[in-house]
Amino acid sequence: MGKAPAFIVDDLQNEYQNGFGFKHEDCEIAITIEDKKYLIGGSDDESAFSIGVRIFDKATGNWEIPTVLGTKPKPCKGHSAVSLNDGRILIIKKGFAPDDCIWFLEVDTEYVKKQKKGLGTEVVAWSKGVRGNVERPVVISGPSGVGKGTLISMLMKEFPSMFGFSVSHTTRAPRGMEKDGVHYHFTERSVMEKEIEDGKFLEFASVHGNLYGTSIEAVEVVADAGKRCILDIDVQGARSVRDSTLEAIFIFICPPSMEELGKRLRARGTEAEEQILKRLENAEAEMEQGKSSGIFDHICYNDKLEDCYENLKKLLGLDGTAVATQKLSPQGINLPVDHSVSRIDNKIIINCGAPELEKASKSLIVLDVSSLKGGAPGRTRGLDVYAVDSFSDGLNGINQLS
Ligand SMILES: Nc1nc2c(ncn2[C@@H]2O[C@H](COP(=O)(O)OP(=O)(O)O)[C@@H](O)[C@H]2O)c(=O)[nH]1
Ligand SMILES: Nc1ncnc2c1ncn2[C@@H]1O[C@H](COP(=O)(O)OP(=O)(O)O)[C@@H](O)[C@H]1O
Repeated sequence: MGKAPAFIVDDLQNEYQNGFGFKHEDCEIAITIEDKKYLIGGSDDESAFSIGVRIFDKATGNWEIPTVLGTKPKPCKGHSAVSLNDGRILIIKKGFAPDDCIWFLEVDTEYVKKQKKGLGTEVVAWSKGVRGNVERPVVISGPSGVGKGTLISMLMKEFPSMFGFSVSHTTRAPRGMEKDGVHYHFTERSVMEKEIEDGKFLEFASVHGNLYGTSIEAVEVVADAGKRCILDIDVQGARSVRDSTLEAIFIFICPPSMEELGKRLRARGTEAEEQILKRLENAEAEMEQGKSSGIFDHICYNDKLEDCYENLKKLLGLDGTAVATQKLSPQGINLPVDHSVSRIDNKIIINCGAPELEKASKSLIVLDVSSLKGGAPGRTRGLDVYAVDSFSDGLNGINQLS
């Protein structure tokens, strides 16, 4: 149980209708979900408000200061909040950049439930809302030397604007041609362990004696650029991603034989014999896991490189339709500083006009949250945003709750 926060307890008596909260600059917002009241807001200094979170448990009468996960929104001068009835609270920041005004505070999603169980504390998690969708990321696993890197390079070369590579962190030393920030983020173990502890990684694993991991940011920057993300990770990492909110397609690459795998590793000439033997030893277990764990959607044999590449392209829907399936880069959301918020089912109605302008056309922005994807600890995608003419679209009967 946390300490009671310093704010006017009277606020708690105010019921906000239908899970809505909207207040002006010097107040926190209270959102009630079942027997919990989430107080969102709070002042850090005079010019801006950090968006802190406190929870009042009505059943026990106790205050909780939750563990806050995910990347927090920057302080702002006020915000509106709407409960989405799915364990998420939508937060609309006022007076902020178009691409940084929609956030989700997850209070009871699957991810948050899992974290609560693991940490044994009350947990909430932030996730930034992003307009539009990107294609499912592609996870590629397989034993060292099977040809993952070669196949990924071929894809990136043939479809440079379609795919982006998730640059992992690793504690292993760079090989001759490898560049920091391009092939890997080469990192000190202590630094990486601290970042893992801070929740910055989607997954991590110890592989061949080194630490490897995919940061949440590594995947999200690729998606932000409107590209389909490719992850080259080991089987343990693939399992963690399977359990995460990232809806990926999982492909396991097999060698034609263990002898051939050894030949490829030795011909690559990047590892000392001791490392090669370790990789071959680990390959046995990886092959077993890859084939029988149920993690992978597809298994590809990399015997003849060209055949395997063609097969991979087919699995990814790239057999001649590549240009047609390319998606536009998701755009930011242009919301004005002054607005009020209401809701009809899965549509959040943002009234952008001053009262005297309310009759003007295009004064409403609709935020459609019916197809949200992803979420904490990464971004929440799938937001659809459009302006409507409040009269011609028959929305003039909206009940303004805030
Ligand atoms: N779990 C996890 N595995 C990774 C990550 N990055 C690379 N790996 C895996 O680590 C293993 C070793 O990679 P690397 O040192 O580049 O050697 P290579 O596979 O022989 O090219 C491979 O199985 C990679 O798929 C990561 O971010 N997470
Ligand atoms: N189908 C293949 N036949 C022969 N050699 C291959 C094939 N695929 C990849 N290679 C070679 O095998 C070596 C290991 O490939 P690489 O892509 O680095 O594997 P991984 O990333 O899985 O460790 C490289 O020298 C590469 O050129």
